[in-house]
Amino acid sequence: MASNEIVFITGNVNKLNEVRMLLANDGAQKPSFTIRNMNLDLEEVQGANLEEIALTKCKEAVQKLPTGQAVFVEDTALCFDEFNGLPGAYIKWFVKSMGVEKVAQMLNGFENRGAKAVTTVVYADNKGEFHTFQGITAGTIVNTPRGSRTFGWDCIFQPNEGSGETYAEMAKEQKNLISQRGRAFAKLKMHLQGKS
Ligand SMILES: O=c1nc[nH]c2c1ncn2[C@H]1C[C@H](O)[C@@H](COP(=O)(O)OP(=O)(O)OP(=O)(O)O)O1
Ligand SMILES: [Mg+2]
Repeated sequence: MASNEIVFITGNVNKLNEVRMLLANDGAQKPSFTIRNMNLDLEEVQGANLEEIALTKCKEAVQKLPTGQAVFVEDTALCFDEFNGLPGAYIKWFVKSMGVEKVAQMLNGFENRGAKAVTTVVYADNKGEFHTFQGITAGTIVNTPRGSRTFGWDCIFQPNEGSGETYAEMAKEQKNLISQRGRAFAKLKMHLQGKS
């Protein structure tokens, strides 16, 4: 394996596509690195804070890979302000079991439909040291889904920055500019380029 190769462990192809765009070599990038995807089922601990969940995933990834292999994982949460941060990291299971319509309806009857999307990246470098980067985007959970249904809760999350569209209605480039993932991976990219 090439030494500049970094493994991204995820089973989510939509995440992978976004991350490939976000970490794309823009020409000025030194040192250059390439991303290789692996899909391992990593434990996502319950009841933990978002940093702990991502760190646990990354520690398990390190154990499953050859010594010295740089790797990163990310965990993404959707936190409703009215519910003090829940569903948070559990959003995956809410969307999977109830569907996005009902997830949006959970806030019916409440005035505060505010939410925060949070991506937490943990990167283990080739010395086995862990680095955590987080990106947060504030928005609103809309009443009725709008836009394509391809990616998780994109169709019910309307970021505050932007022109009133849900993530699912925006062009990918536009989402990446303001998304929690865009922000988290901008920090990882800076780190990899030695600027932080
Ligand atoms: O930008 C996003 N826009 C809409 N939906 C999103 C986004 N990012 C993650 N999601 C969904 C996927 C999953 O239902 C849950 C996060 O759970 P999370 O464990 O991080 O993702 P996952 O299990 O699909 O992939 P992985 O193998 O990397 O753990 O929110
Ligand atoms: Mg997961």
